[in-house]
Amino acid sequence: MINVVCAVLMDAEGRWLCCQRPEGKSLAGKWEFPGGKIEPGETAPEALRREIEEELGCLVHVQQELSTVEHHYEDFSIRLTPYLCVLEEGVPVAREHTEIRWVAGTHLAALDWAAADVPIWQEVLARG
Ligand SMILES: Nc1nc2c([nH]c(=O)n2[C@H]2C[C@H](O)[C@@H](COP(=O)(O)OP(=O)(O)OP(=O)(O)O)O2)c(=O)[nH]1
Repeated sequence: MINVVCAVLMDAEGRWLCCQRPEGKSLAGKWEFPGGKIEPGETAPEALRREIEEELGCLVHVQQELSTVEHHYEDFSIRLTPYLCVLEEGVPVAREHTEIRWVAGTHLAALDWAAADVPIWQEVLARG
């Protein structure tokens, strides 16, 4: 089981930041919420701030924890904990993703998501 954290970020227009995984990595081409694995000695929020700075070149405040998802892919299992975040400094740029996109809630379902992320955007939509 790998422990992964991800950021749920909204812009001023109420759209959500969605990121497409690059070729050559697991789940290539799938959409995800940005984040990554928690390293030894890090808290979950510390890991998330670090990953967002590395991947997107900006700083976030990590706010509310949402529901953790456990998902079993064919070749690995993941425990994925999402956090609502707000931008603190800078704007996200795609340093490691194929594409990043701000997506209205009504269009989230149309993306080809990593399976573990589906309950996350569903919870985000249900919260209204
Ligand atoms: N960052 C992130 N990873 C996710 C999400 N959903 C999901 O299934 N994953 C998977 C993809 C990766 O296998 C793993 C996180 O790995 P990572 O993003 O830290 O690192 P990575 O791409 O370098 O990992 P890898 O392909 O080498 O396994 O969790 C998500 O929303 N965000």
